[in-house]
Amino acid sequence: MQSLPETTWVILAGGQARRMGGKDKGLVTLNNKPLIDYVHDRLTEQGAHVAVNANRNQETYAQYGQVFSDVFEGFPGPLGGIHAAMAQLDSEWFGFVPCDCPNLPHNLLEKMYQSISDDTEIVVAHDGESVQPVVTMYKRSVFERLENFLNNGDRKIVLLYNICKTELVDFSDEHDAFINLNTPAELEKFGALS
Ligand SMILES: Nc1nc2c(ncn2[C@@H]2O[C@H](COP(=O)(O)OP(=O)(O)OP(=O)(O)O)[C@@H](O)[C@H]2O)c(=O)[nH]1
Repeated sequence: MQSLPETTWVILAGGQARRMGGKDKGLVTLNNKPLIDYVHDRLTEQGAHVAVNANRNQETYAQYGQVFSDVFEGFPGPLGGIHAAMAQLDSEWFGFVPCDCPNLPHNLLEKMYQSISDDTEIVVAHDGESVQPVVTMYKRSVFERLENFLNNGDRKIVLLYNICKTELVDFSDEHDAFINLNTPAELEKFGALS
């Protein structure tokens, strides 16, 4: 890639957080700070332009960037937020991170951007054991295939990699960076350690 791609980084906060008792996970506090603050800080320290995908509490989320909700109905999972961004925001590339992942790599953007070549359409982090499908970048050109994919009832993100030119980015040296907090117990344990 010759120059940095024009990218909007979206914090995905649109889920139902059933394992967190249905609370709005981005606004749940970790050591007295909303979870989304950790993610927002980690992105902005790397120079990211940030937007937020949320389906409730939009006024509260507005302090972190432009807020937009899903347009695909019925809570289709994280792909709903990815689809919503591409449907509503004007950007050549989109980056996505979940709101419940407070320890993201300090060099996330640099490493993701470095892996982009001319024909790349999706970039996805790999922690050495598995792909992290919600720590990812999508090129605008993927939108139509993504919409067809959702319309066909497909929800498994990794299947999208078969139809889009996808690069995996190796973060195996930063395995703990992708810890995500889904339950009150996980939140409490992580809070006590950090
Ligand atoms: N826009 C949007 N984002 C979603 C949806 N479901 C999950 N996400 C986001 O995708 C990421 C991973 O979500 P999960 O932790 O698997 O789901 P969750 O709804 O947050 O939590 P659970 O209900 O406990 O599974 C989080 O950043 C969620 O906010 C959805 O239907 N729409």
